[in-house]
Formats: sequence, structure tokens, C-alpha cells
Amino acid sequence: MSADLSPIDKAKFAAARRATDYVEDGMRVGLGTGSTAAWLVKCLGEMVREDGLRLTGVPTSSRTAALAREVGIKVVSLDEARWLDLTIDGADEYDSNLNLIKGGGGALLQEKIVATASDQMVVIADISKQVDTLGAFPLPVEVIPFGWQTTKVLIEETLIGLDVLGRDTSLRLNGERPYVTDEGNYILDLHLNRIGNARQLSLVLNQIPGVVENGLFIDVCDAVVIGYGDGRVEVRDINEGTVEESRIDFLETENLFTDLAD
Ligand SMILES: O=C[C@H](O)[C@H](O)[C@H](O)COP(=O)(O)O
Repeated sequence: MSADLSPIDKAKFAAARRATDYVEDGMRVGLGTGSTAAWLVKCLGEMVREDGLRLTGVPTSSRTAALAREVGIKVVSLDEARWLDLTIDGADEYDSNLNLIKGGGGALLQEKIVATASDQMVVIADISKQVDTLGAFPLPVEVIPFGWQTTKVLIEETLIGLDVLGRDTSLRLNGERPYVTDEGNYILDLHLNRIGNARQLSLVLNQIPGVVENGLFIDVCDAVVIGYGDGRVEVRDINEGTVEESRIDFLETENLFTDLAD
């Protein structure tokens, strides 16, 4: 095991590696975005190249599309695939009901469309993403650039009547300019600290003109695969009500792990 890799990278790798067990030959799979999902894409690419896995990938961002092509995964658009067997993605937070905050990497819109068009959604994460109540991570909301400052005020006014602890909102920046999503939109980050009723908040936000989508994923995720830095992996399946523990042997995967780390 490379000494250069942090325990958090090892945890992400362990979760991603275990999640490849969900992938069967011939599947159409939604490929998530972010540092954890990048491990997954690399692992799947290795399975395509080395084991002949037949896989059609639908990426959730331009970044993931580029990585998937680079590692040899066949990439198609969601419209070409129409419906997916499975989506595997990271998350910024998950709670005990497997409701999520996503969008820290700005890909929430495509991620939500792809996950919703899948028979099954599996989240891969390290344990730092687990929370009792969603909201410590700022909630990303994708908004149309036209009139975004008005939309921001409307969101702030709407938050006054809701069960949240904080109400600050900020425009996500890329240097000194607004961060622009793959769909050409902006992102407002809502610093709520605690979200009392995530389902209600999600519905209310999406009714505001100018809001395209928010980063709350309610009743979308079927299972979470939690990786730890020592190779332990826990799989919690919300439908089956099961918790399974296993272990990724870093010694056995050492070559793969270090190759993929490049
Ligand atoms: O927009 C980005 C996504 O929702 C990511 O899946 C999320 O931010 C988690 O990313 P990471 O695995 O890098 O923590």
C-alpha cells in the first residue's frame, strides 16, 4: 500500500471497490461525480480492460465523462441509455434514512436526473459523510443565471418560515467569477446548519422560479457503502434493512490501488 495515500483516500477506494460488486456484465450504470466516484470509475475501467466487463456508462458530469473515456468505459448519454440498472455516486452527507446532500462538486442536477432514472442508487462514502441530521454541509441549489440575485432573495425569504438553523446564502465562485455548472447555471450554497424537514425544504425550494434543482436527494438512495481507512467496509441497504460488513484486503489490491492512484 502506498504510504503517500491518506486514510481518507484508502476509505474512498475501499467503498468504491466494494461497490463494484453491484455491477453485473452488460449493465447500464450511472457514474457519479467527485473524488469517491472517481475511484469507482477507475476500478470499473480496470474491470473493463482486464476482465472484459461489458459496461455502458452514463456520466453525471463532463469531468466524469472524460475520466470514464480515459479508462476505457463505453460512454453514452442518458437519452441514449434511456433507463439505467444502477447508479453509483458519492455524497456530501447521508443520514440514517439514506437521504442525502449532494452537489459539493457542482454536479447535482445531472446526478439527480441520472439517479432518478435508475433501478437502484448506491452511495459510496467514507464515514465522515454520516450525519444524524442533514445540513452541516452547505446545501447547493442550482439556479438560472438570469435574475439570480432575485432568486437568492426569494430563497432567503422562503427559509424564514422553515425549520432550519442558519439562513445565510452565498454564490459559489470560481476565482472571482461565478462557478458555472455543466448546464450553464450558477450555484447558491445555503448555510443552514440543520435541516429539520428535508422533504419539505426540497419541495419548497424547487417551487421558486429561477431554481433548477437542489442538492437534497430524498428517497433516492437504496444503499450506502461506507469505507474505512483500514479496509473495513459496511453496506447498509435501506430496502432490505440489512447491514453487511466485509473487508478490502489492501495487500491483495496493492497493485491495482497504486496503479489507480496515478
Ligand atoms: O457534485 C458533486 C457530487 O455530489 C459529489 O458526489 C459529492 O460532492 C461528494 O464528492 P466527494 O466524493 O469528492 O466527497
